[in-house]
Amino acid sequence: MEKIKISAVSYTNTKPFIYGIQHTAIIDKIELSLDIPADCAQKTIDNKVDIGLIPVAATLNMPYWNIVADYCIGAKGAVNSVFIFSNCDIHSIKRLQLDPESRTSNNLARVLLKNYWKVAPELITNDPEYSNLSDSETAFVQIGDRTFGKKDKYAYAYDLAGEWEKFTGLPFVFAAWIANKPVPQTFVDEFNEALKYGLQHREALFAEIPARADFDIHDYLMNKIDFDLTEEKRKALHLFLEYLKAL
Ligand SMILES: C=C(O[C@@H]1C=C(C(=O)O)C=C[C@H]1O)C(=O)O
Repeated sequence: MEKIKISAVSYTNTKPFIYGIQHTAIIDKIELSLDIPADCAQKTIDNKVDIGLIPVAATLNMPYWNIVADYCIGAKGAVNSVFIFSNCDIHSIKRLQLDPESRTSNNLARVLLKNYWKVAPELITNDPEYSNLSDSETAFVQIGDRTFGKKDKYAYAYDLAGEWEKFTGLPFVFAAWIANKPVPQTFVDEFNEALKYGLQHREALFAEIPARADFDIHDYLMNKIDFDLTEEKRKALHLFLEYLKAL
């Protein structure tokens, strides 16, 4: 059988899934690449892979997409790795630099700015000065491991999953395992088992991840990232896509 090509996120948040894939027999049926989220999305859209752990916002650019797993990168309240970092209050921001590695969180920022905070700063894509806040009215979106330890370095750090929960009362889905073509159910079942195995063995995984003084990786992977794609998260996902379409 030809191997199923999969692109997964290269950040710490995905390590439990990778552990499960690498420690179960499914590894022999998969060709796995690890990419930044924007590239996971592009590879899945361009049919370079069959399944991607892709930012959910990218589904708006896909003629066919199908969620193939019961697990995701999500959060119930604060996630601790998706922020708007700023030196001023959100209502005073004039310019917002978007994160070139993100697709969902840039759009979550846009949804919240318009509908929750009701402000309209200029949005800047691919700013050469990205993440260097040289003036007090520019802020930036940032996701993933690059945010670790930064929360206390700025006057304001808005946790976007926390803000989404304040706005809607719902959890949030950042990325889901999405196929660009029908995938055999036997593979889907085995894939789900592999992901579950990884989640169940998070304690073993921690022995492989170097600890950091400025960030609690154990708390992050046990309590902040919420991996179950529940009915409530699916509801939140569809609500988010509706807000996105209306922007
Ligand atoms: C919680 C996170 O979720 C992510 C955010 C994504 C995005 O903004 O497009 C995509 C994949 C996830 O890795 C994170 O990266 O910190």
